[in-house]
Amino acid sequence: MQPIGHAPAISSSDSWLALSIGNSRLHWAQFTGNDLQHTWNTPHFSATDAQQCLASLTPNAPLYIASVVPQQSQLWQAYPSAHVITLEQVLLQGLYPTLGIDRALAVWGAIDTVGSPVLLIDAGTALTLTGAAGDRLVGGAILPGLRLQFQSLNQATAALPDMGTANLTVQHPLPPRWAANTADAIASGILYTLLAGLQAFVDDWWQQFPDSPVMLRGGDSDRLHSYLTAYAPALARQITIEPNLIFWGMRKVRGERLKDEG
Ligand SMILES: Nc1ncnc2c1ncn2[C@@H]1O[C@H](COP(=O)(O)OP(=O)(O)O)[C@@H](O)[C@H]1O
Ligand SMILES: CC(C)(COP(=O)(O)O)[C@@H](O)C(=O)NCCC(=O)O
Ligand SMILES: [K+]
Repeated sequence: MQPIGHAPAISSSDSWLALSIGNSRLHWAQFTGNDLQHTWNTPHFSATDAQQCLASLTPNAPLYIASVVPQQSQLWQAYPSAHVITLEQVLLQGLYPTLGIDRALAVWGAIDTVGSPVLLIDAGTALTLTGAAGDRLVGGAILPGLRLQFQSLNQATAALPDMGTANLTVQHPLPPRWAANTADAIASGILYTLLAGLQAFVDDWWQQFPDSPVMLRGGDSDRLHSYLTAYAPALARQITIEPNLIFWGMRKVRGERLKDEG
């Protein structure tokens, strides 16, 4: 087991850790003050592994946690300097109570990076769109993520294979739309529908907010961006990949908290 991934020893008194808990895995970052030093991902932890990990952390180094998986966050809350981020700490208007904290933080981080309005596409376990204008959430959408779409066909049918997404390479990013074998037919159905859907969402966003930046994050960002480049190159050029948006949101939460503490 990797203890806590590749976390370097925390030396500075201004060091802190950010942990974003997604449905597929854990996303970690180490900061010194406002400077991001290092990021890495790990699988979800068992209770025993998490305890071992916590014991290895420098005492009192703050651990900021943003989680959409309650069972996993419970494991890390045992750490005395854990600080679990809630929606109240995201200073945006119009957040609804069940909104995912990952979406709220990432869109807040996106505003911090490119301003507002902004549309965020998060290509993770679930694929989400989250739009904000001014300091207000406009709204968004949730659909199964890329890997989940392939997995669900395999799980709910007798004859469809588990293709994962590994065999969909960047060199040959899109299958023929009118496919003549099962693997291509699945890839065609999922990819052309997803790409057309994303294009429709972004076009609608631009009707409301012309020239708004569009940001992309999540484990499938690179793959999705390469598909988009093949499908709609002009659109792809206007979408910026920024893997660290949740961490920028967490950094803002920490900043506000330090301000409050004076
Ligand atoms: N090592 C990996 N483990 C899990 N998913 C991965 C990995 N590398 C890429 N992915 C892709 O990332 C997606 C999950 O995105 P990610 O942002 O890591 O998830 P979450 O934040 O929801 O836990 C999956 O659809 C999968 O295709
Ligand atoms: C939509 C999500 C499952 C995405 O999770 P992820 O893919 O990042 O693991 C998560 O943001 C969530 O549980 N949201 C709650 C519902 C909502 O945002 O409206
Ligand atoms: K997501």
